[in-house]
Amino acid sequence: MMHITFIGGGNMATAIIAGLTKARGCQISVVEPNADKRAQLAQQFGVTTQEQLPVYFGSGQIVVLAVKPQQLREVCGGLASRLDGALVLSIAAGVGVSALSRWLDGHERIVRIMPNTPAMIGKGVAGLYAPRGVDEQDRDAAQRIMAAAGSTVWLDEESGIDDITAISGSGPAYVFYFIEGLIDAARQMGFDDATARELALGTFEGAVALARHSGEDIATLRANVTSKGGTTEQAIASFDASELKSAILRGARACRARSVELGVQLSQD
Ligand SMILES: NC(=O)C1=CN([C@@H]2O[C@H](COP(=O)(O)OP(=O)(O)OC[C@H]3O[C@@H](n4cnc5c(N)ncnc54)[C@H](O)[C@@H]3O)[C@@H](O)[C@H]2O)C=CC1
Ligand SMILES: O=C(O)[C@@H]1CCC=N1
Repeated sequence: MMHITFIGGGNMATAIIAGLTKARGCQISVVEPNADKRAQLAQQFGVTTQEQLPVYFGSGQIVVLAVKPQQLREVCGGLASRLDGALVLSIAAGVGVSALSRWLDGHERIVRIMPNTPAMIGKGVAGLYAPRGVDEQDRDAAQRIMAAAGSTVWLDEESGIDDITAISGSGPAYVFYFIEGLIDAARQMGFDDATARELALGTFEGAVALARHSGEDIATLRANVTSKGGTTEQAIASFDASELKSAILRGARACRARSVELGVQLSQD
């Protein structure tokens, strides 16, 4: 039985808990100052909730740091004396193992995880990184927790967490942004809101499922829609004229840069 305590019961913790409650063999509690969120989590997932940190975490327990990066230092300060060697998993963007370890009074059983919100429905993608000193058993525990919520990728270098944040961590927002654009376009064509939403979501679902199912190169799938002298060609030419692909690359780079910057800013003494 894994005893897992989430510190922070916000959006991302909720998504991981939703995935985890479908897996067996976990006892989950959540430390969350907001009473409404505590009530919601208890009601939705049947987890134990607490307003304050428990007095003590034994070495058989797992603590997931799921507060905003800006709150981490204070939370670690309160946690340090209560950790009796428990495994700590941090899902926070930017903040590195060395800062976490320092804030936790030299604690070394730390794994960093960059999840994403589709974990909520078991379709998450998570990147994981553990420093060399973390043993197989702890890596396996982190792996099992995230595998309950989707797929996982282990990163050899800690900087890989910044990379994966820019792709899959923040990525769902990029996809929702494109969907919003397609819905707006559908509304402009005169479709009502519900139909516009259905057309956009159905198109995304169908396209992703087709890509998965066919295993074809994505460029080939796009070419299959794009008849010479036809309609799609005009849309793609317009996207190219707007340099949409390089805009996506610039966006991902800006995201990564912010992850690095957060780490530097927040770990300064
Ligand atoms: N939202 C996302 O898609 C992703 C978020 N993350 C990371 O997850 C972490 C949490 O992000 P979100 O869930 O989006 O934020 P959120 O604001 O929804 O959740 C943070 C929660 O922490 C609670 N909190 C504040 N102070 C606390 C304290 N002292 N002790 C316990 N709980 C406290 C807040 O009441 C709030 O419910 C961040 O570090 C973020 O970088 C990582 C990957 C994806
Ligand atoms: O926007 C953020 O800072 C968090 C980290 C990855 C996704 N959301």
